[in-house]
Amino acid sequence: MKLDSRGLTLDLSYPQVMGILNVTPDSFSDGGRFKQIDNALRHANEMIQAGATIIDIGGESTRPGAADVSVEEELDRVIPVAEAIAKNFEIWVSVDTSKPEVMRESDRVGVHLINDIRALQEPGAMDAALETGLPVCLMHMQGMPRTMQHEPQYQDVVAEVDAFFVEHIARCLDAGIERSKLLLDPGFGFGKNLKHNYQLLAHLSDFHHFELPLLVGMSRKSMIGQLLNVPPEQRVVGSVTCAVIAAMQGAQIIRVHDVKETAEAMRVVEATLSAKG
Ligand SMILES: Nc1nc2[nH]c(SCC(=O)O)nc2c(=O)[nH]1
Repeated sequence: MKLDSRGLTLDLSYPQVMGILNVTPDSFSDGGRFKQIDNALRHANEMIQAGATIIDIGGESTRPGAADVSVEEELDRVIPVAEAIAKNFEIWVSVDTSKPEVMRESDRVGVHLINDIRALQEPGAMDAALETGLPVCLMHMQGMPRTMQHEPQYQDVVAEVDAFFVEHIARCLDAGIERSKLLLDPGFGFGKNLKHNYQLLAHLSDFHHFELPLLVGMSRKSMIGQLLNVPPEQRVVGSVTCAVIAAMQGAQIIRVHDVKETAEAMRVVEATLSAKG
């Protein structure tokens, strides 16, 4: 399996590491220190040297209770950084946004992938994504960031996430987006309690029936913090463990803060999976 964008090809026959670049003042684990372009470029370069093949730029903190970000503010945070990275590095750049304006501007400055935690459900997002022609990651979320962690309920979380993918893949195809441009993500921590998150992780391979790339993001999240009772910056071992469990089940893109550690673990996963024959 592979993914193409702007003349770049991502080989998905082995797990790819997506490095997180938060450009938000309140991002929960970077503390907003990466607001300036120079810091962002330095951090992006560190992650690329450490083995990241995609840099995911996010201008909206999705922590429960985080303030909404205006279109202007998100554009100001994201676009200069995305443009600088796309210009300075031969690397996949994704933008973590739900706003059509940010999608369009991202495309204009050379971004390769739209990563939308709201799966193109915001007004105008589907049209914008279609017009850019960029690959799009559709992530499952129950509710909205502000309220999603208030007692999330499911009859069967795996079945309900699967049904969500069926519904939103169909929406994208109906809108004219080619199926080969879609990626799927179960949205760990987005309207899920601890049990739901680990049911999704344990059954991750069930989603391969769509024959679309699976992107997962568990890095430093509460599904690790609630088990280990440590703050985000002390969740590296838990995060890498989640990455290995996902990649051993064939997840193709792993979205992480700790790129070096994860990239090393993916080498071990790769060696093991290829030894399986
Ligand atoms: N596709 C995708 N995008 C994301 N953006 C965030 S922001 C919250 C955090 O990094 O803790 N999480 C995810 C995720 O899990 N999947």
